[in-house]
Amino acid sequence: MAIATNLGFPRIGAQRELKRAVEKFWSGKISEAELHNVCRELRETNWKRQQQAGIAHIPSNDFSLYDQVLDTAALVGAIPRRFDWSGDEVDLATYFAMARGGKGGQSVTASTEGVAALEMTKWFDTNYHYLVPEFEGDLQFQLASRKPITEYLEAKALGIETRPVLLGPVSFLLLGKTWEADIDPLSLLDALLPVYAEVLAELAAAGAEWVQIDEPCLVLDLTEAQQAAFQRAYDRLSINGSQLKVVLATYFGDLKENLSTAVSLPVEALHIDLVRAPEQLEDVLAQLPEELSLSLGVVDGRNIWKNDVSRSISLVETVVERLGTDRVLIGPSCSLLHTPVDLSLESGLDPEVRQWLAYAQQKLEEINLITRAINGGRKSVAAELAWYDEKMESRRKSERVHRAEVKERCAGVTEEMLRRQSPYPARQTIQTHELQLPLFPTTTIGSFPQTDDIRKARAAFKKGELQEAAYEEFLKNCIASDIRCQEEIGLDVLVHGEAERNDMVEYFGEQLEGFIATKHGWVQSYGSRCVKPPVIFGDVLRKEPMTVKWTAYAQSCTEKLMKGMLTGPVTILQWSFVRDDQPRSVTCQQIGLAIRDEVLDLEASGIRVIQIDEPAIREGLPLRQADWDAYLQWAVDCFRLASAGVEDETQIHTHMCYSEFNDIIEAIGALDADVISIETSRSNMELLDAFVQYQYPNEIGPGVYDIHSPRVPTVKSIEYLLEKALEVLQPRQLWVNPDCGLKTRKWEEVKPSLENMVAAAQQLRARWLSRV
Ligand SMILES: Nc1nc2c(c(=O)[nH]1)N[C@@H](CNc1ccc(C(=O)N[C@@H](CCC(=O)N[C@@H](CCC(=O)N[C@@H](CCC(=O)O)C(=O)O)C(=O)O)C(=O)O)cc1)CN2
Ligand code: MET
Ligand SMILES: [Zn+2]
Repeated sequence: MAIATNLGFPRIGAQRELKRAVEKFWSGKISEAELHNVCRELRETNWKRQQQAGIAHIPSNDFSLYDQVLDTAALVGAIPRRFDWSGDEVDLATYFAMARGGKGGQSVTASTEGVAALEMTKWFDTNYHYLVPEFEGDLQFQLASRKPITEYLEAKALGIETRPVLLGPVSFLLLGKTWEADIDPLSLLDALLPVYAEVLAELAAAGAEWVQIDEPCLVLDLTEAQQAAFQRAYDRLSINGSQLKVVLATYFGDLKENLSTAVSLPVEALHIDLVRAPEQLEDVLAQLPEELSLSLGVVDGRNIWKNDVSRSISLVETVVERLGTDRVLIGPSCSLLHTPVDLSLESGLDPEVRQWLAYAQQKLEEINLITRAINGGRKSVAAELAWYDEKMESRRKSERVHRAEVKERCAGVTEEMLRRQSPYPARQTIQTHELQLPLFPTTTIGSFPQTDDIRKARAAFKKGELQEAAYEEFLKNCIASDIRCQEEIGLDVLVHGEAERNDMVEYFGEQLEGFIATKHGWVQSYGSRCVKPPVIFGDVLRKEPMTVKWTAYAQSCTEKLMKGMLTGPVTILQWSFVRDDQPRSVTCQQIGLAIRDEVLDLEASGIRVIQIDEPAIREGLPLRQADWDAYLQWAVDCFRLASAGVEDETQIHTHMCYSEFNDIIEAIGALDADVISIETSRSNMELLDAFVQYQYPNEIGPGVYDIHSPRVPTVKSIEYLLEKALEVLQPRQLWVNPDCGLKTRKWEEVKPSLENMVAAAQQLRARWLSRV
């Protein structure tokens, strides 16, 4: 019999119960015991959902209070010295301090009180962020948390047999960083393995039959030494032998040249992602040893589309013909962490689009259906199959999905449309003259604090409790007051503050045709923070201007330059649920055209500086380097399509944050934005090196203070960073701005910080004016 499996369920809860509970705990409103109760209830609900949906291999230890990589660091005692850990079981205060900095579980933020949090970075090519484990020189791994065992037993006590999930030892090390850049984290493998062996032994003793060990790094480009580390790790672990059966889970891509390593590991089953990389199936089947079972990831764990169940069944049938049913497991491509919880909550959604969607709960039902079809024959599920087939057909044929006018316009995109009228040096001369900006112009990245008042007003408006006119009046007041504040501070290029936006991507998704916004489509972004990606279901069309009203109003409030604020096509694509029936590049080009129209409308309304944010351009990089060039080519073209339609006089800005720029610096140059603002303050301007080596010719605003911290930067610290930047940049190249938008900060922090920033720019001007 084929086995219905799941690799992980979203932990935030259908109503974001986890977010609410954790934030209440941080602010001291509930106790640790109350927090644990909420978590226990969430786990129970999730396990029961899966049991009722007929999943045989139900994951446990997929729950996390903050992040599963942090949980793994806690599990093996990888706790940096600065957290002053006692060496016993990791307590909640230490755990949250590692996540958020400071000491203790109360409301502390990175680098405010005492110690800095672990660094946070993107989980592969997703919009989920994990905490980067730190391996210090004298680190002694030890079992420091019993979470996998406790949660396994917790489920067992409810009468539910689960398959505990662990992040594998090799991926764990590869995702972390060592105390010195040239120390290979894999040199710690031998010290780490005994702790894993201990966990496995304890799970076996507790009665677990299966465990799932995730090794997503097996889909990356690996060196021979890294491949060998997998061999060593799993040989060692099985020597420490227990009766446990291990399913080794890979996801997010193709095993390619790591396949021979993966199939040679002494495990019971191998999980492969057949949504992202269906083409690997033949090779896997050809190399699969007889003793290995295969877990087929056929239901998309990264997206919200209903599965083409008939097609999935056909695919599984071809595998069953070769392996028989007993060696087959059926599941999602990866953990369902990246999908929202339950579509049945979405009562208000457009019914045509809604019938094409599946959230995590519905995906469980799909896995169950495919498994029943395999075990009992298609006939046994004929009615259900017909229902799915009908939905597939409706999506394929829908006129809302396929729009001739959009396809025609895309076909008409020319090389010329991707090019500004004049090359940058000529534009710079014109813009200097037109815009009359001072040396070292000051600006901000776009958003000002999203206060409780703003969130409440928007919630009331969406619920229908606040009339549209009143809501607009409220937003105009926010804009006017943000502008007064910026004038008082003395900034040179102002912004309207983005008060009308819930999120920089969702906001555009709400307005473009071909997108729908959901009410309950929340997914975890990091810790307690969630995002609600809009769904791109069809060809994208801008029906009317999206931001012009607000920006023009903002410009009417001031004599100073007002910077229009847009999100770029690649970032909109990257942070949405994207249609899976055409290449991402095609969808991105359609968005590029929509943003191009918006840019031109802003320009026509008198806006002379326009910023097009692309923070997600690097995260979109394919996991395999061989695929980078193709991606960068279309990504850059889409940005240029969006931005290049303007006159030379109009200054185009872009913005990127939390990125390493070194390996994509040429592509950044190719964007040909007149000005780019980047996050650099935490790296002490080191990120600028890439720009210098590449001799980046356009203007740059390297962030001069960290917006993730509530700390107010001193004038001196900002001057120091700017002088540092001037060691490598031409004075005329340098802009002065924070690292990123200010929406997560409070006004009490923002105002003095920006005042200091402006003061630093003035000091600098006084020193440098005579020299340029
Ligand atoms: N899409 C996206 N991805 C991104 C980023 C980003 O900005 N956007 N930045 C990076 C990640 N950083 C992030 C930073 C902050 C948040 C964040 O603060 N999220 C908010 C939700 C933001 C939002 O959409 N807010 C909505 C809805 C807010 C809400 O929860 N409203 C209440 C009701 C309002 C009230 O009465 O207070 C509710 O629904 O219950 C709004 O403002 O309208 C949260 O988790 O709380 C998320 C990601 C990378 N990926
Ligand atoms: C994650 S990048 C954010 C850019 C946006 N304009 C803001 O200021 O919030
Ligand atoms: Zn940013």
